Amino acid sequence: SPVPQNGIFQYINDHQDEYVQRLKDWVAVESDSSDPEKRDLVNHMMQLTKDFIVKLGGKVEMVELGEQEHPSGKKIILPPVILAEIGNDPNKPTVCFYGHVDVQSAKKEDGWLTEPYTVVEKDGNLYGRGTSDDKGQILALLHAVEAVNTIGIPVNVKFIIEGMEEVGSDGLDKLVEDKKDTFLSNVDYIVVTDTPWLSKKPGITYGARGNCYFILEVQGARRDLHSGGFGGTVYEAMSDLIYLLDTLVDVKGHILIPGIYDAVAPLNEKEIKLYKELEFNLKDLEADTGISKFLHDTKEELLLYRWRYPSLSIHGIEGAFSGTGTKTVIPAKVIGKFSIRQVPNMNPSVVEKQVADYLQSKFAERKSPNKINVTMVIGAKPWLADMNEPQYLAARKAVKRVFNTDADMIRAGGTIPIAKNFEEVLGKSVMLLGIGGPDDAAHGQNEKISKFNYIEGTKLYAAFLQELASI
Ligand SMILES: NCC(=O)N[C@@H](Cc1c[nH]cn1)C(=O)O
Ligand SMILES: [Zn+2]
Ligand SMILES: [Zn+2]
Repeated sequence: SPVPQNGIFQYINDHQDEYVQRLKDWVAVESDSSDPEKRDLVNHMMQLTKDFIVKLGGKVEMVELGEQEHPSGKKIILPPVILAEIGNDPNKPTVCFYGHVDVQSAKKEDGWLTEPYTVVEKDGNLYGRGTSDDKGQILALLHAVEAVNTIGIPVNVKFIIEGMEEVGSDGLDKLVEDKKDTFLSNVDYIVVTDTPWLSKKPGITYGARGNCYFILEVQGARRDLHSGGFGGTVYEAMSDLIYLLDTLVDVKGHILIPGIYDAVAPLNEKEIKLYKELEFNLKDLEADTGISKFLHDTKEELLLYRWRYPSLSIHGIEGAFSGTGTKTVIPAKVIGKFSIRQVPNMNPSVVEKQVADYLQSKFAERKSPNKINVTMVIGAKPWLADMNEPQYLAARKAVKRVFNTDADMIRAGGTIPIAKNFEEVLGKSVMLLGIGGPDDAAHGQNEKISKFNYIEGTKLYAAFLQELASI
């Protein structure tokens, strides 16, 4: 039913149960984009999202992107991307929101306390895969649009919602390029709804690191071997791989690949001053993660290394024996996975060559007869914006209105693969306005969003739409 402008927050409060139920329905769909076997579920998730936007009165197009070459070599159809709009008044500004409804993988046996795809409400939190990254944030936005629309939408709203973000947004860069003179031609602002805050205080994000993801294959024998029969007589693929992975980064997190820091933008005093003013406590991070000592001792240093220096992480080894028990095998082929988060002004194609050259030279030094193959499967660019653009002002006003505090202006250590493309192709201001909490455990076990963030975050998006109309 129609409500007056100052009643929108009340409208949101009154619909909380419905919002939680919808999050339960969405989380129940195991839309893991990394697994080709789950592709139908990602497609189903796209359909659910479309249906809801249609219910809100939106005009929706599902754009097919063609095929994806999966790192396994398999060819699979990419999920469609949703392009949608609500409102089309040439006298109003147009904001385009971007987010995703695919998720990272999750299994109960990874160490979840509850079933990952069943939302469980406990102690003011909603637990489940995707509650924070990013289904909960997308739903908060859609519910905000629904609430605001009860008195008329104050700005034109567009949406780009995809199902491949967690694996590098395959095909989306081409879509943005293709649509720049049509669907995206009248967009004034781009807002990404997919980030956590730095603390309990709301944060507005003006930068994100890029990511170059590598697959390093080592092929030894034609088949797995008995370690009794062959141990001591063969060059083992697993030993080669562990040796190579160990040449990448030292114990202090310093990347050992020559030239990797060459392009990193120099640090200036202003930046450190900005970081000093942020609300962030190492003790909270220790309590949340169970880590007793970080690589850096002060808040400023930790943020510098999270946001504006590159980092290298080793993620896993495919093909290695990893089950329970004591299998005595020499794996024939193993695949190491690692990625380098990049910062301005690093360039993925330069990083790709630096990594490949370095690994080939280290392997040559080792004189193993095994074969290696290095492939970069994701090359997402870093992004950094001007936080004084008008939409940032609207977001600050919205934060003040909803939370009665000033927003922290923050950067993200993670990656929004498409963020830099939006800026480069459209030449428009990009902002990340997320509502995740600092301890939501995105990508990890027991991911959650607090009910406070979910509901007050809905109000934040509603207030932002109104503030944007008046700047
Ligand atoms: N919520 C943003 C996010 O988690 N993005 C992923 C994107 C990515 C980068 N490389 C592979 N996927 C992230 O890990 O930062
Ligand atoms: Zn995300
Ligand atoms: Zn994610």
